Amino acid sequence: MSAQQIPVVVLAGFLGSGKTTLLNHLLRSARGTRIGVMVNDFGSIEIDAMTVAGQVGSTVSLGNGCLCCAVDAGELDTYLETLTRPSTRLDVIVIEASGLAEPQELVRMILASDNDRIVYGGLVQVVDAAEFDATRTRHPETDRHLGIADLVVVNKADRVGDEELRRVRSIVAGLADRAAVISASYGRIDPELLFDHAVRDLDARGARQLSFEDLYAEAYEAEHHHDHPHTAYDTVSFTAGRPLHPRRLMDFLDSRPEGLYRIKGFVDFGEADPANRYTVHAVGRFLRFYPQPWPVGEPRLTQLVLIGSGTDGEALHKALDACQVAGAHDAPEEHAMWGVLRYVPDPGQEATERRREETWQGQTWEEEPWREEPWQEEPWQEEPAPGQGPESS
Ligand SMILES: Nc1nc2c(ncn2[C@@H]2O[C@H](COP(=O)(O)OP(=O)(O)OP(=O)(O)O)[C@@H](O)[C@H]2O)c(=O)[nH]1
Repeated sequence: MSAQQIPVVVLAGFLGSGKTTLLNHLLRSARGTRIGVMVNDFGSIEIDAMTVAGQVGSTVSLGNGCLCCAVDAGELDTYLETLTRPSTRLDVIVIEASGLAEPQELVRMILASDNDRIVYGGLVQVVDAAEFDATRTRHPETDRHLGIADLVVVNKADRVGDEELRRVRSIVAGLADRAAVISASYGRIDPELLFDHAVRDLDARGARQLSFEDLYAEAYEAEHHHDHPHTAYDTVSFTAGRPLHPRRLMDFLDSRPEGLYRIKGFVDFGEADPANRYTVHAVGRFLRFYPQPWPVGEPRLTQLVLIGSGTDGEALHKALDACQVAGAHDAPEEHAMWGVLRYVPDPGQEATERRREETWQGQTWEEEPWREEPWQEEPWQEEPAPGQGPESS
């Protein structure tokens, strides 16, 4: 690889496995490495692009839909062209694939790129340790994706016990062929694993990048686009200019249909908490809200993307519409936020888990002035309702 070539790493993994979290970790701990990012969202509101920390201006969002379908190789080259201009001085480019993308399509497109300033840097597959069995059952293609990975991150280690983590890791190691398998919480992996020596070290140990034979063998699949996992999914994008009523939104979330697998976005609760914008993440039964002060100048909107299978988009829209506050007469009652606050993670607990993970990985940790966790400086945070944990059921 020539000194000028920029490795392009593909970051893939099923919906909600923690790709954006890992990407944010990489960006925050880059320490001098200049990382270019492409985010490929699924849903017309580009939530992932909006949640990638501090990258406005250097993020190229690929817009609606799955990259492998929505963007052909020519278009990918255009984006790569932008990111590889000498003025950007990037050391590495990471493409976060939509949770529903076929990773080998992306890899193929990178390998076929005309851009001689880039070199394929490997496929990182993120796995949700807590949802591993359920994901494999619903999506048998998971096994195939693991088989072509260069590095597998078994994420959300904090959500499973040691024994379960060992079990998942051992299954993953069996499926992942020669890839390195590591576990992590909140995607906190050593960035060295992905950039520079790490990619080369993995190669030396035999970790695999797709060969042209692999690509040829997969050509058949490429012609059968209907096999892509996202074809079985419906995406609903919802935007509301009026605030959402916290109690009605919680009723909606508590009774969300089985097939509604993923919800992500931002919620405006208006007068119920005028200071904060709530990032919401639901993955299966898992639900979290992360309040943060509204960015200056940001329009007060609720923007959600809902991804599910067999869900009724119109009904979801209607149900969310009904969550909007109708006017002054409909103002949320005094304790209306309690239901939401049950799902705001306990800052102490999450911070401890993250630190434990970093110690375990032998990493040192320094507080950085720009590192603002969502829960900092929140005067509104009251005691959680008695006996209520943050886990949804
Ligand atoms: N407990 C726990 N939660 C995590 C961890 N990593 C990520 N999460 C949470 O899982 C949810 C989904 O994380 P994301 O990083 O948005 O997942 P993603 O793979 O980018 O999701 P999609 O964009 O839908 O494919 C968020 O609420 C994260 O805070 C982890 O290691 N442990």
